[in-house]
Amino acid sequence: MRPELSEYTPIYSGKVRELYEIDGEHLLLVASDRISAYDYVLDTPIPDKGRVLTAMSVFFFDALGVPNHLAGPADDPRIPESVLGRALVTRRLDMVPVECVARGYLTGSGLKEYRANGEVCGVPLPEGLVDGSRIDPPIFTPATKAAVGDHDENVSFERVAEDVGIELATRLRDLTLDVYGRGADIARTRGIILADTKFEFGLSSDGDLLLADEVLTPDSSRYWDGALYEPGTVLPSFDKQIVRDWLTKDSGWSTDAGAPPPALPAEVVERTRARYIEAYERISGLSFADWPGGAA
Ligand SMILES: CCOC(=O)Cn1cc(-c2ncnc(N)c2C#N)cn1
Repeated sequence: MRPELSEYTPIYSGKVRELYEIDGEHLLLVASDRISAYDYVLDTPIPDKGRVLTAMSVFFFDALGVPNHLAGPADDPRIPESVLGRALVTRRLDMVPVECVARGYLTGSGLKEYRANGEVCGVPLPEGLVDGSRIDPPIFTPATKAAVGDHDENVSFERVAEDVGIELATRLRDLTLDVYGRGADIARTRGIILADTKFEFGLSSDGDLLLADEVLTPDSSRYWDGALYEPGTVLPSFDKQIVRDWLTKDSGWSTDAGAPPPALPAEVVERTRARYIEAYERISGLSFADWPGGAA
């Protein structure tokens, strides 16, 4: 008999995920079906998004073999039925307050910084780069975690070293670049570009540095369709472009409307759900039908 979610104490709620305390040593990390676009959490959920992204994290935790915070399998008996498949039991860690970002392609806030001063987080880049240019080798571009609703602030490696010490900062950078590189290689062989990603790490009571949070999901990374890649062309998001295009081209809403986006039509919801499942099945080589939980 599985416990009810109400038996656990909620300790953190993000835009699309929640964290609960199971006991002194263990947490329950829950991914919702909520989707955000243009800094809004949309009213319409994407069925199974939470389960697909949870399955992606588990795939990468297993494939990358990096010491991490997982404390049980996807069907761990401590996981309530209501969130089975979109929740994971994790070890409670002392989280390192750094958003550990790796970039293998120049876009987003990195591109904005580059255009202003030719570097990202203090890392100089070659001249002449454009939106979507490859950054090879990938760079570590950390950020400080913003309050819910704000954007993280990009900071230099030196600032991270001031905050957490040079030894831990160096370990964070090396681990971030190593894990991103290997994850991006796995995805690339399946035709999907992981342009950039954000990791979070925590320290166990034994002082081990463990990979935590979600890993290489479309919510923590930019996923692009490798078949469409050309430097200099703005690449659509593999998972969110269907929603973005409907909102900005078909719904009558606009980002400067000053009002929240409208509800999504069923066809957009279903196509988006299918894109998440496609990304998971292509990258993992596994069938999402085999993943726990879902419609009874
Ligand atoms: C709602 C999802 O959580 C976050 O967004 C960031 N966050 C992670 C923790 C955390 N804290 C202790 N131990 C852990 N294993 C974790 C993890 N993961 C807290 N906030």
